[in-house]
Amino acid sequence: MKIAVIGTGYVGLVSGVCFAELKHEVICVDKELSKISKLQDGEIPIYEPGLQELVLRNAAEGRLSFTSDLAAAVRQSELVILAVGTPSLPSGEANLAYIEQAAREVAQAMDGRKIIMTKSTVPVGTNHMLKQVIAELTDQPFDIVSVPEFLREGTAVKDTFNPDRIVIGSDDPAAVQAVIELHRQLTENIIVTDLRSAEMIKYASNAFLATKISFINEIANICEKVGADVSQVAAGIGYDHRIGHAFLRAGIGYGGSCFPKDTQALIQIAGNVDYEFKLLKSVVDVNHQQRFSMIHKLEEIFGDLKGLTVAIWGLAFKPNTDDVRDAPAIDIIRELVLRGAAVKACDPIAMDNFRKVMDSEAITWCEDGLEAACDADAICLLTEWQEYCRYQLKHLRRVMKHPVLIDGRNMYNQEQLQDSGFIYRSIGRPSMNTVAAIQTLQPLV
Ligand SMILES: NC(=O)c1ccc[n+]([C@@H]2O[C@H](COP(=O)([O-])OP(=O)(O)OC[C@H]3O[C@@H](n4cnc5c(N)ncnc54)[C@H](O)[C@@H]3O)[C@@H](O)[C@H]2O)c1
Ligand SMILES: O=c1ccn([C@@H]2O[C@H](COP(=O)(O)OP(=O)(O)O[C@H]3O[C@H](CO)[C@@H](O)[C@H](O)[C@H]3O)[C@@H](O)[C@H]2O)c(=O)[nH]1
Repeated sequence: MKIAVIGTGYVGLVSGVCFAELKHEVICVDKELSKISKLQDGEIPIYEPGLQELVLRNAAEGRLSFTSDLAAAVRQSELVILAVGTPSLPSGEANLAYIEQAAREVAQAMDGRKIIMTKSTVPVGTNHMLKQVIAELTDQPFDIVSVPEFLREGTAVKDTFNPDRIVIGSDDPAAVQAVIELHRQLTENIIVTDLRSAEMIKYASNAFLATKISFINEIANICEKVGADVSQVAAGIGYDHRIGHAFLRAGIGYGGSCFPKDTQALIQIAGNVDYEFKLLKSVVDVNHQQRFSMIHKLEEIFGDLKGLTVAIWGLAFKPNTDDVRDAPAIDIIRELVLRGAAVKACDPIAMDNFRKVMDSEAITWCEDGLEAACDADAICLLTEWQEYCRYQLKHLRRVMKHPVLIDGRNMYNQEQLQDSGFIYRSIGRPSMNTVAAIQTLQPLV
């Protein structure tokens, strides 16, 4: 099949590569010329393990190409995938300007029957709205199919080639059949629904996963007060197959380009039909507060944070990505700077992106965790990059002003802490938290 993919973000690029790998002829389109020229030179504008190799191979074998000419790409394709961004508006609602504009451009370019497949995450009713927008601009026949995307950043290639399920929402049986054929090699678990249900499945999935995270974070906060250990609790409840182990890692809450925006959007979708989604509102609120638990833990040790130097380990919203969209690090660093602390920040790959979002004289950018820790009063571990777990605390202690580690991702274990002399706090694991007030710290050797 000949396929045009509009938008070369995570979703567009990875699904384009996937269909090329399945021997279809794919042309990826973006309006950002710099992205297209990078891709034409074999450079990948995002960090995603395994992606570059696949792009290079499929491009070399002639099944994958890149262009900024949307009209030409649409004309030569039978299927057009919409994978442009749907970011949040200040109200929390999804901004549909990009997808509407892309749909208009597709309509104006159409020269024959097309299947238009929406992969962007869009509020319920959007595909019906796009249908009207397109129908007003062209007499050519077309079908709209909603195929929401469930990939995770950092494991996007693996997720795309091994999906748990494919959801296909459409009112048109012929288009459904064509899209089933397209995905058949990936999984047999294909669920066909109407358009609105497919749109809702995507939001409900993300909202449910976000709820699991806020739930376990609240359990963690209670564990700290009652002396239980949240990692043992998560393991214990996870063995119940109705609950499962996934998404029960307590920490500083969820971030990224999806959960924060999609939970807000679902609250708005409900609000627009006069339904107050109380549970999801609490999930969002708990998640916001959880980020600041790092600040409270520092305050419990130091009191006032003014004049402290805090090393920040990790800026990306999770490991194996350079994406910093709505990363907890943004709120935490802003709060530290506001309270008069100096920050020494590092991340293996996300530092350049982070500097575009936030720069300040109070932040020193460091090569690695060791450089950030030098002369710092405390380390805050915000992203669970494996390399942050490999430091010998005994050695680290010697370069720091005070040996304090606030582990926002529960990476360190008892063995690593043994005899380290560190004041250690984690999330919901009181038995691991070695507690001391700063006045009791001994001068370092
Ligand atoms: N990032 C993820 O992990 C993920 C996973 C599942 C679903 N989604 C959803 O998929 C959608 C895309 O997200 P993303 O993170 O892949 O995208 P992104 O925001 O990183 O990139 C979107 C791209 O679309 C391009 N674009 C916008 N309008 C265009 C137009 N008219 N013509 C050509 N190109 C245009 C932009 O220049 C940009 O490069 C969103 O709705 C998102 O919620 C994202
Ligand atoms: O037990 C957990 C699991 C995750 N997180 C955090 O949750 C956020 C999201 O993580 P993850 O879901 O792995 O990353 P995303 O790439 O944002 O993927 C989510 O959002 C995508 C966009 O909609 C969906 O396609 C995916 O299915 C969905 O998992 C990150 O900040 C994680 O640190 C936790 O705090 N605890």
